[in-house]
Amino acid sequence: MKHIDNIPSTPGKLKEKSPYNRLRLYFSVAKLTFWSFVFLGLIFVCFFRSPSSSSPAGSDLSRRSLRTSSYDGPAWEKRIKSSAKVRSRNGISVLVTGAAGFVGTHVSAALKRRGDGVVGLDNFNDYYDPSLKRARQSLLEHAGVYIVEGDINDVTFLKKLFDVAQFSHVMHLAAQAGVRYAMENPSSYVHSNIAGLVNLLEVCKNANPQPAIVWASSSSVYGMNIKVPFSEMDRTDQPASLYAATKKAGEEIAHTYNHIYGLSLTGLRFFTVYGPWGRPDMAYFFFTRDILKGQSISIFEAANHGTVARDFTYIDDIVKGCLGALDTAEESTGSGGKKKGPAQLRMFNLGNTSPVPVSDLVSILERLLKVKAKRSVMKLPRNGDVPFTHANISFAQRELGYKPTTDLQTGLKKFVRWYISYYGDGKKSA
Ligand SMILES: O=C(O)[C@H]1O[C@H](OP(=O)(O)OP(=O)(O)OC[C@H]2O[C@@H](n3ccc(=O)[nH]c3=O)[C@H](O)[C@@H]2O)[C@H](O)[C@@H](O)[C@@H]1O
Repeated sequence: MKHIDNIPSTPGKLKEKSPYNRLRLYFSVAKLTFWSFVFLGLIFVCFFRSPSSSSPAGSDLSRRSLRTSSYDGPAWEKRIKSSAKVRSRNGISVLVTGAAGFVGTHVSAALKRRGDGVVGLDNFNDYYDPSLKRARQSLLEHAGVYIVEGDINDVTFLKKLFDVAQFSHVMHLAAQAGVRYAMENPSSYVHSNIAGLVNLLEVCKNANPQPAIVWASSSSVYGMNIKVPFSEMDRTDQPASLYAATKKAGEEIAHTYNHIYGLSLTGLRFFTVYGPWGRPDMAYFFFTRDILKGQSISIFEAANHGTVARDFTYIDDIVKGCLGALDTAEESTGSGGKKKGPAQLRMFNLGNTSPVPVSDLVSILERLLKVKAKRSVMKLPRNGDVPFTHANISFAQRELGYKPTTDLQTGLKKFVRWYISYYGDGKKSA
């Protein structure tokens, strides 16, 4: 027996024969019992707190979204069904994510106006003043569009929505927007633009019938490209910001879900959309606020005093492009999570094809506001901004009948009129 005792229990270790062995065994058993309880406790907490044990987003993200989701009950279901109801011949039933956002509000209202069924979804996060999102929500409520409060990262909640209403289409506009904020809060971009997109596509792929999906990409995917105008055929592998990188990732993810599951997917690359009810984090918006308040504004310039320009696109033109994309979207081909045949996969530029230098945008605002701006010219910061954007829209023109008609002067006039009616003469903070 002696030789057995001398055999190492694990290679390189000899069994110890010491008077402390029994004591050590006692402590080991106590430790094991303690950690078993901790482990069981954790399993208990995860199992009962997580909204979906199958959530691919991870428990932390799911918990965050659970807090923002409010659902269930017959009254809730009734509101969804009524809002989703198609009221015109050949109408469609659309789930609009990010419905309390700038583009989401305008698209939802336009769909409702022509008799489509529309249910909105928004988590009302505080990236910018949520009271503006609430005001847009009231606007839509008056138009008969119900916005459900919830998060695209909450899989259980999304499944529930699809159980209550059958959506023929999803207009996916919920996202973490803004180019410069990506350096401050990078994880919010991954959370919304990548994890959120995957969750939504997972639920869509399992829905019966699968909806056709139209979603917002961005002109920023063209990144450091210098060939203009930007065409859908150009390379998009040099993003200048994490925001752009997450939108580019979204385009690749769309390809995968189309390829494996037969989801019909149309991505729209928006070019600096502006207009009434816009986003306060965008330059035209906070320039207006600061000019009215007599505060100085920073106008960026490129290297060697080069002009920084954008293909600013008016919201009504963008809405027409979104509706055109929804109307020409073919049905998804999968069912029960399985592809039955090849499905449509598209990508379009939605721009204005008429870039305007940022300094000219400021001159137009000065004329409309009748206030001279306090301009300070700054070198374009290296935080993700690109010097210019310019869309080639011939593909969207041919396939969607997309034809922008609003120039920057006309569009800003409408924006300024709205801004003053909403915030007053500038004394109330935007
Ligand atoms: O179309 C797009 O792809 C993107 O358009 C905007 O991004 P951006 O074009 O950078 O719009 P703004 O942030 O409003 O900037 C407009 C122009 O003003 C310039 N700018 C911005 C801020 C500032 O203080 N000064 C200044 O000159 C920027 O460099 C840019 O040329 C949106 O914020 C993105 O969410 C969207 O995806």
